[in-house]
Amino acid sequence: MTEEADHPGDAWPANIVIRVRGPYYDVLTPEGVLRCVVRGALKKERRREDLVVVGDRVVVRVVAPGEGVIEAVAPRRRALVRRARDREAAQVIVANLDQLVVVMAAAQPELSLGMLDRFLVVAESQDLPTVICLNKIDLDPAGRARAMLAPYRAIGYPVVETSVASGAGLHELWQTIEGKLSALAGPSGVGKTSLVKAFRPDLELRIGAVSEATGRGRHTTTASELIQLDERTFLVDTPGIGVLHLWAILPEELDRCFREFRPYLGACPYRDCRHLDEPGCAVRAAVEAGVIDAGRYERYRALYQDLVQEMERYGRWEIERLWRGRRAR
Ligand SMILES: Nc1nc2c(ncn2[C@@H]2O[C@H](COP(=O)(O)OP(=O)(O)OP(=O)(O)O)[C@@H](O)[C@H]2O)c(=O)[nH]1
Ligand SMILES: [Zn+2]
Repeated sequence: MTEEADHPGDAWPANIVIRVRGPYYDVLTPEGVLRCVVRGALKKERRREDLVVVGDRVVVRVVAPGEGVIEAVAPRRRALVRRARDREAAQVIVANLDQLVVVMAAAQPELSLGMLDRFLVVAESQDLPTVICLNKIDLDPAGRARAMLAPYRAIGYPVVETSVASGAGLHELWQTIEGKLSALAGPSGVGKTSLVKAFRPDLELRIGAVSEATGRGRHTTTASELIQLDERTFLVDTPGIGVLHLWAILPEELDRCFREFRPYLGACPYRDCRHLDEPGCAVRAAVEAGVIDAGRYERYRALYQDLVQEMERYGRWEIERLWRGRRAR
């Protein structure tokens, strides 16, 4: 996430880009949806990929019934940004995202904390507030999965337990997302589509719809559509958000992405401590003292090795170049 500007508050345009289809942008305005193109001069100011994305707040001029021109794009309060390694530069996936909702199932499929941690790492790397939704609790009467999430609650991740089957927790989940633009992520089969349908039974759902907006190679999928739940509440599907190599996270950035490590990061004797086998490591001491969850720490180690392998495969220079590209924007 990048904070490009403070929330403009009342000055924030009400019009929001809800769909991107080739050169056309569907903009939700108080008067309805307008199919818009982008003013020519704007195209010169921005890179094509980042010109306008879903979630952008825009100023439009109506040119014909149902048709408009996007005249200006409000500064992005936050943007989910991908710096995929096979791309020229970082890419904005969705603008003005408020939070990530990671959906995991209590069973069918089995709760995988390794998978959950990958989603959380991506979210933390972008400073994106995150809520964990544990769905299908009807399949877990003994509360085994719920207990597995105790360490996550302890480090401040809100956990909402839901069952689309019984209706349990749906009201609480609604309160978490109401009035916000949330990205919905999670492994296949956990019930993401079912949750959306629970809130909007009338919707013809095409969650997972993505566009090859830039048409350049693999992994070019930006979000193409917001799902509108009510006037102020939107969801967006962000495909591949749990796939770490799409985000070009450096191994030495990983410790910050485990939020419970942060209080200890300055306290290791080695300034570049990776918290693996270095003597006197403050993070490991906290694990041994039972303050940091041992399972989370083990998964940190495994993910660290994954990132090192990634870096060897792609080369550090390449990743750093992506960073520079991003700063240059
Ligand atoms: N028992 C139970 N089954 C559920 C619940 N929520 C969803 N399901 C079922 O789980 C299966 C998968 O649900 P989907 O909503 O398609 O899951 P998804 O996360 O959208 O999956 P992808 O589209 O592959 O990403 C379906 O058969 C649902 O009926 C629940 O709370 N309890
Ligand atoms: Zn350390």
